[in-house]
Amino acid sequence: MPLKSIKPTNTQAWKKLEIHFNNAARNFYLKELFAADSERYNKYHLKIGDMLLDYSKNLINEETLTLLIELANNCELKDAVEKQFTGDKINATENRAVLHTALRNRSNSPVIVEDKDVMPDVNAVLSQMKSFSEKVISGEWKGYSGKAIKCIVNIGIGGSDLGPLMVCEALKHYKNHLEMNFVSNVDGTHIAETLKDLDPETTLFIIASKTFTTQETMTNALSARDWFLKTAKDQRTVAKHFVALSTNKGKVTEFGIDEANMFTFWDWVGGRYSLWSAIGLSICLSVGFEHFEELLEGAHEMDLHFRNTPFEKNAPVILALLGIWYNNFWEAESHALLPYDQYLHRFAAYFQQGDMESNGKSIDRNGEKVNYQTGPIIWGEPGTNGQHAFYQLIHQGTKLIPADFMAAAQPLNTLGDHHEKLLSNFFAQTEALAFGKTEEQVHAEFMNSGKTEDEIDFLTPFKVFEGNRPTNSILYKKLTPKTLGSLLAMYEQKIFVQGVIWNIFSFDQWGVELGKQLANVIFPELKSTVMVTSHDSSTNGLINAYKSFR
Ligand SMILES: O=P(O)(O)OC[C@H]1O[C@](O)(CO)[C@@H](O)[C@@H]1O
Repeated sequence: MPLKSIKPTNTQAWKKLEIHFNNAARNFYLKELFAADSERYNKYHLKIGDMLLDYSKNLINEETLTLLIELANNCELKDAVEKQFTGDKINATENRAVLHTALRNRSNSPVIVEDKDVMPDVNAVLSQMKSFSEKVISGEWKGYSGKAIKCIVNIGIGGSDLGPLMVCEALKHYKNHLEMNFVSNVDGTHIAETLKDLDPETTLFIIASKTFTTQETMTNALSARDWFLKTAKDQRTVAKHFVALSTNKGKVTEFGIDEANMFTFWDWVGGRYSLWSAIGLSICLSVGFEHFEELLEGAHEMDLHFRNTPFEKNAPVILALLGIWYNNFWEAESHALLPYDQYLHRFAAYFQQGDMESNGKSIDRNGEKVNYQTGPIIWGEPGTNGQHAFYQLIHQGTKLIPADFMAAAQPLNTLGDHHEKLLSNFFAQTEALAFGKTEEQVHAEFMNSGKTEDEIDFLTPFKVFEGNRPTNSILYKKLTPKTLGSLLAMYEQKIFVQGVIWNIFSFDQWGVELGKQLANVIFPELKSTVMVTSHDSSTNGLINAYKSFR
């Protein structure tokens, strides 16, 4: 049974939330909420394994949370969660199940899709990944000239790039000697710059594409093969230097990749949820299969927490409901992801696809245009870099920007007092955002400054911080593969919950099609010298200007 269509704005809970917002919450002041309740932190934080989520610095009280949970119930979230885990075809516009959870189902309990348990196939590909990555890492796998592989180039885009790239960066501390490269952009610069210093004899290409038809990936794969064959000459050597991660066996063999070197996955794995599948091969190569397994383990633990924990104590549900609170009632337009962990420097970029490709939709599950806001704009950079770039706007701008701060308690690189300095910023920022600085505090700071009263009066308004900016803090013990797996699964499931409540389909991505279609029309036009007249005046003008510049 597909997911039911329930218009969230028609639910009792939504109406109550509107009243609660207008009558009470819009005047919530974090300073007062904390002053009124010394137990606020104790009430509003959760521990899941080695991870702590503090959501006390949000513009909520008990009534808000009760109503948000009522909203989840009104939207039949529990039923949707079960449907996700048990292989219902919840991706209705593509008639597919959504089972990235099966890829990390370490309990190995059967997961049935169309009367078939998918776990034996999942496990078979995992052992293929284990055996291949071990051979490459140990040097047993040789290139065509008998040398061991030194460099890996993952060619893919979107989910076939962002996930493995983000995880390889996040787990750099655990990496081995293999040099990892990721090529995604069809801009020739990307592959040209990557191949510049590589040796074809010791380079292994991973062509990662669920469909094996994506223009960017196929173009880069062909250029990589040409570059390789320029040295290797013999077509048969391709088998030792090119492997494919895909669901499309026909296209893989057509490209010239040996079926034995293909790592398969299935249509029930969405591109942006695929790092847990064969798409994770570059992760196995970079950090070893055991660490990849730990990543799966962490994600599985979060899946169990998500599936089995009451909503009041359920981290992905809480994060999702808070997001809905700001998006739909406070009219926040964006959400910032701010890791105080340099290893997570691609985290926000990864969840830009994860969140915005999933929930950037305006047609509901009934095929009707929504009249409420859906997915927010996701953005972010690692702290403390962001502090010296865009935090000014978060602190004193006119927009409400809910933000998630994340950090490790134990650093992976112990270097002087770097970590204490980093974490002092992590703690200070959410404190500053929540509680701000009053006029009185500013005045007190001017005491004995030597400034005149006029100067002080002039400067004061610029130095006041209103505060009341909501944040979540996620503090984990240490960035291990397992913790990373849990963190990623927590955000994935948050996105799922929001999609259920917004009554949209989170697992298709029709919005990326039109641009692709039009590019296919324009591509041949760029090859001819004839001026174009078939588009609107702007597009014609731009294409013709391009031709005249050439
Ligand atoms: O793995 P493929 O099929 O090359 O697709 C790459 C990406 O393209 C999209 O289909 C659209 O951007 C993504 O969902 C996907 O991750």
